[in-house]
Amino acid sequence: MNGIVLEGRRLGHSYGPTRVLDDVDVTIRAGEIVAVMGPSGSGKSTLLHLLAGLLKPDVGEVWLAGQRFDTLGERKRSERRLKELGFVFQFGDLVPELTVEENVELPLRLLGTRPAQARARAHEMLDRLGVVEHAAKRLSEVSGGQAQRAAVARALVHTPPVILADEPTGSLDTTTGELVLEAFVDAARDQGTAVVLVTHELRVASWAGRDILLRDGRVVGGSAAGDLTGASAGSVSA
Ligand SMILES: Nc1ncnc2c1ncn2[C@@H]1O[C@H](COP(=O)(O)OP(=O)(O)OP(=O)(O)O)[C@@H](O)[C@H]1O
Repeated sequence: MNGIVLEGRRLGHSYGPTRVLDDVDVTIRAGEIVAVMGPSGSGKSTLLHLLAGLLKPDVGEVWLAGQRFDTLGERKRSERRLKELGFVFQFGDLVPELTVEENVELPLRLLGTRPAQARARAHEMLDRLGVVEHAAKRLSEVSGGQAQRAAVARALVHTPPVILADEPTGSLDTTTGELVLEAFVDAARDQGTAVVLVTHELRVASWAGRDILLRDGRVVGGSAAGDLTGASAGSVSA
């Protein structure tokens, strides 16, 4: 349960001449929730995109489930991304032409789940996140916060071993934000899902077992490792 599922080793990345990440090491284990914190522009989203295989590091390596990930070709990387990762990105990558439920069931359909089963599972997740009554609406007909919860439902629907979430509660009030955080905690505890969560908010980070603090593209601190599958589970939901 507590093996390493995702690792960034000595990661470095530049946009043009500007170095935005430098010598960053991260190790993510099954069943833990890790908050990535730091000032605006410190490289949090870039780190998440590197770990997701959506950006290639200029320097360093990404390992997913014990296998090198960043050097795979686009097709292999997409396949592994679909099966092994769930995403919630800041600038939602849901498909606007599809309904909420079609968006949420998409990973399952791509993985070959039968339509009725995929729909039932999508509704289960939408219900958990308090948006099932909007399931049949097009994405363009729901609010930003409702779309964000649909994105969280889609990230969790196929129970991937790792979730990468960039400000997943950014458009939500405290109560709906807690529905999202509770869904992550449940996935970590019940399925051993690892959740890497970028956030500005201490209140949100307090749900994580530990945090990684970035400043100017470097890791400058972080709390001691914790994990939500063990004795610490009760203390993080306070
Ligand atoms: N596509 C890009 N091209 C050029 N520069 C970029 C690009 N994306 C990000 N940057 C720059 O890289 C730096 C790190 O950006 P990043 O989005 O990773 O920071 P962040 O910590 O997630 O910020 P925020 O909290 O504001 O979302 C910033 O200075 C940003 O302006």
